[in-house]
Amino acid sequence: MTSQIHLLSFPEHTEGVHHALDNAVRDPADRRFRGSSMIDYWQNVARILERGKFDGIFFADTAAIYDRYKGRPDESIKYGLGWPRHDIMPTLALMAAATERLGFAFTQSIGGAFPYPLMRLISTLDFLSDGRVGWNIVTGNTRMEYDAIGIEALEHDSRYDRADEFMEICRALWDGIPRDAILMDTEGGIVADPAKVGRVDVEGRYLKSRAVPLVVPSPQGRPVLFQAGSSGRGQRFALQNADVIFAIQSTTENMRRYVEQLRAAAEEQGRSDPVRVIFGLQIVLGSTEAEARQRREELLSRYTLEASLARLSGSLGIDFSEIDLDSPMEEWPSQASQGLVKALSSDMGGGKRLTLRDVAKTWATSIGTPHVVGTPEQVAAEIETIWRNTGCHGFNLRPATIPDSIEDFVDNVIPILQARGVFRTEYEGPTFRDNILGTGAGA
Ligand SMILES: Cc1cc2nc3c(=O)[nH]c(=O)nc-3n(C[C@H](O)[C@H](O)[C@H](O)COP(=O)(O)O)c2cc1C
Repeated sequence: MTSQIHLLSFPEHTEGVHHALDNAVRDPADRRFRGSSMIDYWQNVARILERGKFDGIFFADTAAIYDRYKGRPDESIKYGLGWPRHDIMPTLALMAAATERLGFAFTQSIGGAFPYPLMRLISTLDFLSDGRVGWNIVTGNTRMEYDAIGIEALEHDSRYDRADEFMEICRALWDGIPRDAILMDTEGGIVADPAKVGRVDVEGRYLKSRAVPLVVPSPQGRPVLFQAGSSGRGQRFALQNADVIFAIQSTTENMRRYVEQLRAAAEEQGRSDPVRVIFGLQIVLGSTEAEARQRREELLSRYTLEASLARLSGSLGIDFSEIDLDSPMEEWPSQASQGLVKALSSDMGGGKRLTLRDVAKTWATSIGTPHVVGTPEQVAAEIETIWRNTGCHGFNLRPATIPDSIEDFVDNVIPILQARGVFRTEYEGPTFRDNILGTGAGA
């Protein structure tokens, strides 16, 4: 556990019936899909988060539509289940232009991608933002993602084998231009020393690259790396590559066990870097506890069973239209996310085993993250308690509605966390790495 809690905000950049909360289509104040007014909308969100000294903002992503439910995309289109979903990168650049310290973590699948062009894009964004980018590496778990680009999907573990090769090429690209290679000698007209610029030469089973890196590294050298794979193979990959591991666990006890298990695995694997885990939490605030509970009930009343099942089917790669809703959630085999299936089918506390119907509701209302509901004092106290009891690095906080829930948290919960001495009052440094890893000069 670090001496400070690290916080990311976790909104969606889709209409977002990811769950009943954060549902843009029902919220007239939401402008996520209102053309160019989106720019001002997201820049405002970024400024609010920076005012609250958040480490950063985090965006999940899936690079194609969900079509598992009933074997068709219709429900995803009808309810806006991660559809439409624009590429977040241009929006991130606009948010970076409106801020100076906030970090930007985003998900980019490597499923159908090649390292050289993808790294060119991500590293350019990192360079332009002076080192404020984080990349959540996902290996691509929806079949549609592969159908859309016309290639065969690899099976679960092979995707991680390919990902190992992908990362080897990325590292060679990031390390290929050391700082002292850039000369910028104005008198001699010399830009860089070719002897110091590395060459990439990787020939793997799945990927090859022979190249010279094109993008000068940002002040943080390489983006902060996130990973969320939680199967055995996924964890091994995460421990080899990620600076920060993102996980969803339903109870404090499950979170504690998860961190403990991951630390043991890290030791076995010989990882020297600390294991930093951030857990998803769903926040619902009110000025009294009763008001917060009522707000939660109001938000939950938006829940639609069919929408949730369709989204869950897409995320887990299982067609839930064919399964009895009152059967207990089991560890059904999943090519998409074994880790998530395991988390959702595990004990939710008190020895309770959830049915598929229960899981659909849990998913709709929080994607399996615990709800933290109450006054700012109660929410701050609970966040601190979870942090202390689990040994986690911090949290990825889901807002209920955007931007008002984010602003409410920044104005009312952050000052309490700061007064308790568990959250920064100033950024530790200029880069995302400085802040989220706590390696900045002010740390
Ligand atoms: C908390 C969490 C968040 C995830 N977010 C995404 C995401 O935004 N996009 C995506 O394609 N996959 C996402 N995944 C899927 C994982 O990256 C991974 O591909 C999937 O879980 C399969 O690996 P596993 O069986 O090792 O868990 C997420 C998984 C977890 C546990």
